[in-house]
Amino acid sequence: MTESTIKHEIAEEQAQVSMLYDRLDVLRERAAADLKRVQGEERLGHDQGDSERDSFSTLYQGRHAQLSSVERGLVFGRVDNTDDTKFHIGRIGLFDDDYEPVLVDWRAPVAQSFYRATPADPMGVIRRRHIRLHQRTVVAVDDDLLDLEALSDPDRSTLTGEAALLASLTSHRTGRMNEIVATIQAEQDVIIRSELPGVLVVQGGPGTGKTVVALHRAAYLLYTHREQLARRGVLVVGPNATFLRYIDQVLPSLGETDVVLSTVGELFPGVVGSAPESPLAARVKGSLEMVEVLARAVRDFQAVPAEPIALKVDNRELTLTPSIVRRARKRARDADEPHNRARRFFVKAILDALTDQVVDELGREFISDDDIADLRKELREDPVVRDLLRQLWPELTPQLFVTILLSSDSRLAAAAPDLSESERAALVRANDAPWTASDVALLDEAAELLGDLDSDVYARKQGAVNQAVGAEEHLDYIRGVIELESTAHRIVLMPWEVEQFTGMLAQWTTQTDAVGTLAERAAADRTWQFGHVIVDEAQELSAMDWRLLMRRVPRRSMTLVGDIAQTGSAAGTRSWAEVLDRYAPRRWRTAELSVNYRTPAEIMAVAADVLAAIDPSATPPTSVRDTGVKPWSSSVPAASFGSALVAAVRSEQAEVGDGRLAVLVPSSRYAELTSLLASQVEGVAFGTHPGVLDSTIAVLDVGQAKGLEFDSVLIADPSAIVASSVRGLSDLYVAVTRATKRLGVVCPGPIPEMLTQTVQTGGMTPEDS
Ligand SMILES: Nc1ncnc2c1ncn2[C@@H]1O[C@H](COP(=O)(O)OP(=O)(O)OP(=O)(O)O)[C@@H](O)[C@H]1O
Repeated sequence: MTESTIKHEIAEEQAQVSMLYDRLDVLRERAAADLKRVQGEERLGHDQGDSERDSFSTLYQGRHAQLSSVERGLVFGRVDNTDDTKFHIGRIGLFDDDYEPVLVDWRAPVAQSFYRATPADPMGVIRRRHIRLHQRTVVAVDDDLLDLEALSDPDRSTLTGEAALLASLTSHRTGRMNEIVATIQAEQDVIIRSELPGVLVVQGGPGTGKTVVALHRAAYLLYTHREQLARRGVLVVGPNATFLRYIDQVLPSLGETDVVLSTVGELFPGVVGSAPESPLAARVKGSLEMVEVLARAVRDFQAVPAEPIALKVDNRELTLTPSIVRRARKRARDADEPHNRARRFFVKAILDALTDQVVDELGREFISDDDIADLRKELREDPVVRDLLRQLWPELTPQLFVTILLSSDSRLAAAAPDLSESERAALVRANDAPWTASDVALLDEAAELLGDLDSDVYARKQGAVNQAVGAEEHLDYIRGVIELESTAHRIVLMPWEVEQFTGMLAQWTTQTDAVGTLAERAAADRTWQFGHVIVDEAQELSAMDWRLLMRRVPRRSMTLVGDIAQTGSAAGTRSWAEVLDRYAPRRWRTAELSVNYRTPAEIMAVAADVLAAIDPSATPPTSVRDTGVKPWSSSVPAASFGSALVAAVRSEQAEVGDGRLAVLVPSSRYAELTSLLASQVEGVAFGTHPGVLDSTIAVLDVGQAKGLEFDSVLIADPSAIVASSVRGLSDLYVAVTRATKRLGVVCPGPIPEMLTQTVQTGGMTPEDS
């Protein structure tokens, strides 16, 4: 393309882009004015008027926020079709005042050809144009020619290649994941737009875009199935808090906010399970054997005394024999309800037996039914009886139950006879120990076995009464809104607002006592059932984690993304079929991503050797680019390892300039190496520190680096990384594949065999060589 043609094309696109931004400004001003107007209206002091005002305020606020979130890169492409039609594609859809579309939303069905058309199957597209903007100015246009025959001669000279994708891949990392709407690739688009029902497993090697595709899928599903999903929400589960911070801008930048982001350790309301624990404890707690262990432990709380218990109630001598208690326990267990809910049958049977004793003592013929009822009440309220009932069949919260179980050798021995001594020993801990991620699935299982406390049931009943009253008020409210609509004085809805408005009305009618956003309500409710669940790094979930997660999505509408070769957790998943044949038989499908967009070919060659050591039959993904920069490694005597590492960090920092550097260290040497680097190098942040993504140098163990990426990665002591965990080779594979540009390895002693494709620099860093 000649320079003058480029100028001409850019000028043409600029005119279109400016028109679209002008339109955006107009709509934004309108939304702001509408918002101001409703907020300025006086509160009417009655429910109907005020809730109407509030819901319009929410509508305009949402609209304004959405219009503001799309400022960056509003429009990014153009499609020219063989039938002479063309359209621009952007982050949202825009219409002119005559409701003619001027910009097509990337999620709309018609936009599919922008992502999927290929020269082999052009889908009626002649040319796909990528438009690159700096703020509101067009800086480049890159064209893909898809149907050469259909393109008229003068247009041929205006074509360019895949510069948009490469420009995006080679830019400096910012510490946060970016959306990729402008450059979604065909194999990714098929996954993003896959149908909603059933379980979709996306298997793909490192850097193939699993995370970013999963997030775009969430945005696509919310756009396409808004009615269905807006009410129940979408849950995205990620491996750790740092990772959630890394991705948390992607969905808002796509205009979506009704998504709950959570680690597995946060899936039980009120608990944050993030304390470290041994791989053995994680493996034991994560195995399905715990289902039986917990069930047995609950039954062990339903006690029968060895000897008769003498009670003195109101100066009367009563006796609770083991057989009375055993019968009461059988009665309660036969009710087949969770422990706390079954307790009332136990209590009733014991009170019946004690009442009978008193009645027999007084002489049955002298006592009326009313007297018997009073007697029962007295017994029920007597502190001695209450205390005894508490001991024999205590009310238990999941937290209390798990705490008692894990801090008691004897309870564990009774409940888990099939575990070995060392496995049981790995579980025991102090009763004030902080929660770990694998405790959370135990708490959830316990909640199922225990059921609600009486106080929870009472609160729920109360809530239902309030809701019924509210529902009536809201029916009135909707009638009012519809009346207002028909007089058309105050409410003007644009076509694209209708769906949002309908969804909102539905929410108002069903959640009359709603407090907080959907995300807040869903996160606070253990029994919340999500419309769709996305799990990233899904290979890390244990069998018990899967059990918990499946309770949150009974419809089994899920997207699971992961890579079995990267499984680091001792309790992690080894096979998708093993998990899904159990929970979603015949309702799951797989898709594969095969191209690595992160790691250049030079680094991927090293990773391929590590992968071969894990699984000789596995195929590594193909890198989409090379950089000409070879990964390097240096072997130094153990005594000078610290100083060599510090020197390497400094030299890599100089190489990446404004970019991000990660130093990945073995978890067994984490404390030692973090304190060394903190004292010797400026600007480092560590592990779980919230600022770690914003620092220029992050020092992490491999678990903490899961899912993240950096311009340069320095691996410290790879042999210790391999030795630190049962899945040590997988950890090394994860470590090697975090880099977008440069990889260096510093070894105390010889360089491990599978890293010999690196350029060995002796005791020196590349700077010295
Ligand atoms: N179509 C695309 N256009 C631009 N960038 C892309 C595209 N697909 C993926 N990327 C980029 O490639 C990098 C890797 O993507 P992502 O983190 O989603 O991969 P992943 O498969 O989850 O990796 P891992 O399993 O190693 O954590 C990210 O920087 C992402 O933005």
